Amino acid sequence: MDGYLGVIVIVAVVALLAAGGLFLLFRPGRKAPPPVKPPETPVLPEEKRPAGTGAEDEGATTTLPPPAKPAEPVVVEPEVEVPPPSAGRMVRLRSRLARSQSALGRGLLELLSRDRLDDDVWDEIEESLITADVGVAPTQVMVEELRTKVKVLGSRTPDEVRGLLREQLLAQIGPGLDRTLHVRKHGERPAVVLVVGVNGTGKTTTTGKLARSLVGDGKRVVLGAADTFRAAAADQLQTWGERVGADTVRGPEGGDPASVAFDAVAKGTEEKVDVVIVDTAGRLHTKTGLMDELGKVKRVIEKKATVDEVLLVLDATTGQNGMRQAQVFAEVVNITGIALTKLDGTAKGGIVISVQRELGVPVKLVGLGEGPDDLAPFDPEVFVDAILGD
Ligand SMILES: Nc1nc2c(ncn2[C@@H]2O[C@H](COP(=O)(O)OP(=O)(O)OP(=O)(O)O)[C@@H](O)[C@H]2O)c(=O)[nH]1
Repeated sequence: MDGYLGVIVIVAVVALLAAGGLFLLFRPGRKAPPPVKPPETPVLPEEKRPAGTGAEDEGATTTLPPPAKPAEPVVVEPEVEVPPPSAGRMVRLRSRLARSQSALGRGLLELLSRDRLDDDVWDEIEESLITADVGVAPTQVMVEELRTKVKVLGSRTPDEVRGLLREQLLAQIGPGLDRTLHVRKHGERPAVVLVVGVNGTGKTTTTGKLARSLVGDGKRVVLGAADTFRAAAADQLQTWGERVGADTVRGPEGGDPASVAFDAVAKGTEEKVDVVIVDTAGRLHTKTGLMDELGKVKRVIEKKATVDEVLLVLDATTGQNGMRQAQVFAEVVNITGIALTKLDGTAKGGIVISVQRELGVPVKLVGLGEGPDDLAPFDPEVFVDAILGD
């Protein structure tokens, strides 16, 4: 009996404990367990974040790495050259002139130094000057002046003869002519240089060399390839420009040159460069055709800017033939200066005198070689000294 009682007591105690436990577990007001925290968004290091994962992406739960992009082709920028300034170039290139022109100087000095200066000698002097393309009228003026001065002098030392000839040559070249290249900006607007001339005279190379020389003088330049007749001319010009960091505006082959010129001036104005140089086509098909073409180019440019220089490129080696072509250009457009190319390749330096006389404008630039920096502002004294030697 005692055994039964013990079991009953144990069962009652266990039941009481179980009831107490259940009460504690489900009593009213018990706090809910804390919410399970979601795992934190993995933070990518800055350089690994895909583009656009900034503040606008906050709240995103995952950040996937960007899909691998195809590798961009590497564009190699051409190296930009720093050309030398234009000042003093003719002195540097003097030896080229001396090589091509000194025969003329030596011949004249020898003739003028003779003891007896009879008519035959004067005829020879005249012939030397005409052969050197000085032109008939300037030659006659020079010979007359020399005859008078020699008479006054009587006997002549070599220095005196040299002095006389130097004075006469310089007088014919015109040391006082304004040879400044007008490339000064007009406020915000660039200066505009129009380059005209027959193809083959070195027009495109001269345009490229001029751009280099202006960049060498610290100016910013835009080129206009308005010679749309010859696609190679535009390529050539662009290459010249790229070498010195000047942009080239070009149009479709056979396109309207005036439209290219207009776009070049518009770009130059927009980019506030100093000078826009426009290379034109020089087709001498008919005079009216040329006049229409160059006239239109000029008119169109003048809607946006002023044409400050019209440079005529003339090949010094073509003599009288080149001069006739030059005259046609002078008749259709108002030329302001001459760029005389290939002066290193001819003994006929007298063309400087005759071309100025025939066209009534000064030689402003001379080409003295094929090198990129072989275009120089023309300096009459250096020229005459190169002819006469030291
Ligand atoms: N020796 C020398 N060569 C020059 C000079 N100016 C240009 N040349 C060269 O003459 C060559 C022929 O030039 P051009 O046939 O006139 O060709 P371009 O320069 O494209 O001229 P365009 O046909 O008028 O556009 C080129 O190799 C030039 O380098 C110069 O002053 N001296």
